[in-house]
Amino acid sequence: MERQRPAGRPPRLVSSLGLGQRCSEVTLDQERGLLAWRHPRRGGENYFVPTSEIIAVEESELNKKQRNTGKWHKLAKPHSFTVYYVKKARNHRWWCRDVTFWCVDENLCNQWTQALKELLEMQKCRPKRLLVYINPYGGKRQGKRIYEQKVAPLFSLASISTDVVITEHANHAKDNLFEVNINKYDGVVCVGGDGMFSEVMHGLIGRMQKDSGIDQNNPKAPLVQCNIRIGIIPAGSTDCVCYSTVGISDPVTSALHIIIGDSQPLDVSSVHHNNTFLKYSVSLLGYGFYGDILKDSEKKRWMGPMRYDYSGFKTFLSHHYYEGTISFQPAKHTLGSPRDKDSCRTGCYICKESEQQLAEQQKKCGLKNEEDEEEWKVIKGKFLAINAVNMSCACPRSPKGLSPAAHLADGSADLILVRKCSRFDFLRHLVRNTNQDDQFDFSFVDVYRVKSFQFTSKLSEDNGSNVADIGKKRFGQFCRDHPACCCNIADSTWNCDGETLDSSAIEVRVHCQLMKLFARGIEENCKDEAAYSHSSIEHLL
Ligand SMILES: Nc1ncnc2c1ncn2[C@@H]1O[C@H](COP(=O)(O)OP(=O)(O)OP(=O)(O)O)[C@@H](O)[C@H]1O
Repeated sequence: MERQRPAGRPPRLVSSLGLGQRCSEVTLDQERGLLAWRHPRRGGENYFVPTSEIIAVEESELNKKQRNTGKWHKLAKPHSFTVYYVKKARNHRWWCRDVTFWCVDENLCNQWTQALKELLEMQKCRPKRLLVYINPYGGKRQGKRIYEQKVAPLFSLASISTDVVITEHANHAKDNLFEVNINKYDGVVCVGGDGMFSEVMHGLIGRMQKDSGIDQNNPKAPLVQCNIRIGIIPAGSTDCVCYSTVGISDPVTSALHIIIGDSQPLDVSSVHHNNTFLKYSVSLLGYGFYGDILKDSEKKRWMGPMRYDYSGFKTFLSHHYYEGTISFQPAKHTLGSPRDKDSCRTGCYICKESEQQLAEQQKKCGLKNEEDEEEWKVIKGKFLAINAVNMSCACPRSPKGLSPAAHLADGSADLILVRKCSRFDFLRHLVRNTNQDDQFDFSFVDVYRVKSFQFTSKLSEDNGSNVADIGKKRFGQFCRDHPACCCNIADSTWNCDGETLDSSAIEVRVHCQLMKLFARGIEENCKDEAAYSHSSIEHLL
């Protein structure tokens, strides 16, 4: 974040200002970008706020009560200003808090507001104009209310102007993004769930490729990075992308990340079939278990968010496995591994290093197109689930996610293969996705970090033949003779970030840091922050 000192301004502003009915020493260290004060009550507790986390500064009116009490009432009319700032609470939740300082000297008051406003002006990463899409039917149909009551007032406080589109049908936002004058905006915000985010992402990435003349149907085309950031205001039944990139699904927290102009690059996987573009994915590509849940739950949309529990239970009981071949290229450029104990956190060095490594590798390979000649591993088998995740896929039910050590921006996906096993063992694996135990520590689970992969089901391998006939011929008799057999003569469906894909044979490639979000990844826990705050303030005062 840019933090240059305004020309001619002192590096430190230290004044004794009124806070409530008492006096507090307030310091603005412009070089370090830190506002600090000591609370006159609460045991003289120190407060500090990085100027990058100040939302707004306003000249303010003191209320009568404040003016008529304490020693200040004897003095001339006091002048005051209010600072709105980010207050970090537990579990990655952010609040907007404010503090009002006052003094009798009008010049001093002006000096403070001017200095703070100039510092805010210099935060060039902050958006000034946003395009907002609201899905009024997402989740519990609260998108519009959430935006109007919780988000719009914060945007207006931060002087952000908005153009708001309330979507009228599916793909409204996506189609609109191909038409609007996108250069007018510093970012696009979607209010809804993962489906709505996916729609906006497809619109933006698609628009970028179209404007640059890139053919999305070519699976090997180097895609153009999308520099317009997307902000997610969670208001859906599943808000996994928001949870995995911010650490919480909370509209106010997300709005504050947008206002202060956070930026988090994100890997995106492109999915193709026979040189035809199908979809992009940023979270989960799941075949077998998660594909079957989605397919079943789509028929029960009337049940609302509960449909996922119902279909999950039903799919678990059906215990279907699918035969197929998966081939993949290991991601050798990244330093991490899916079995690492450390997770991807704000400013992750593995993501930074991996991006550099990948860029160097691509430079070296250059036009030789050596990527194709790189090693491919091939695995044939019977799978209950094949999951490829570009991020941890954490959510409130699975706080560490399907792959806890997956990185947001290292140019790789974690490929998790759950082979045929008993129902009981599969249940043990699923339960470990929700607790602290290692979900990969089973003989029937393999996990690989990959940069591309392909999958063909046993049925679709038999090209040109009638798939249903082959299925019947190959498995029908056996299944009739053995009713307990759970092999499925039909294909499963791919679940691509909550949407079904039309083809089971797919080709997937990870594009490193193809897009950016208004987020900063998940921060280290608050205990560490508190310690940091304390030492910083001691140093400063
Ligand atoms: N006005 C609209 N009417 C109908 N569908 C819409 C509308 N606007 C957006 N959509 C579609 O609704 C889908 C689901 O939206 P969203 O992700 O916001 O809600 P959700 O309840 O979390 O979704 P899901 O039901 O997939 O879990 C998106 O794929 C989006 O394309």
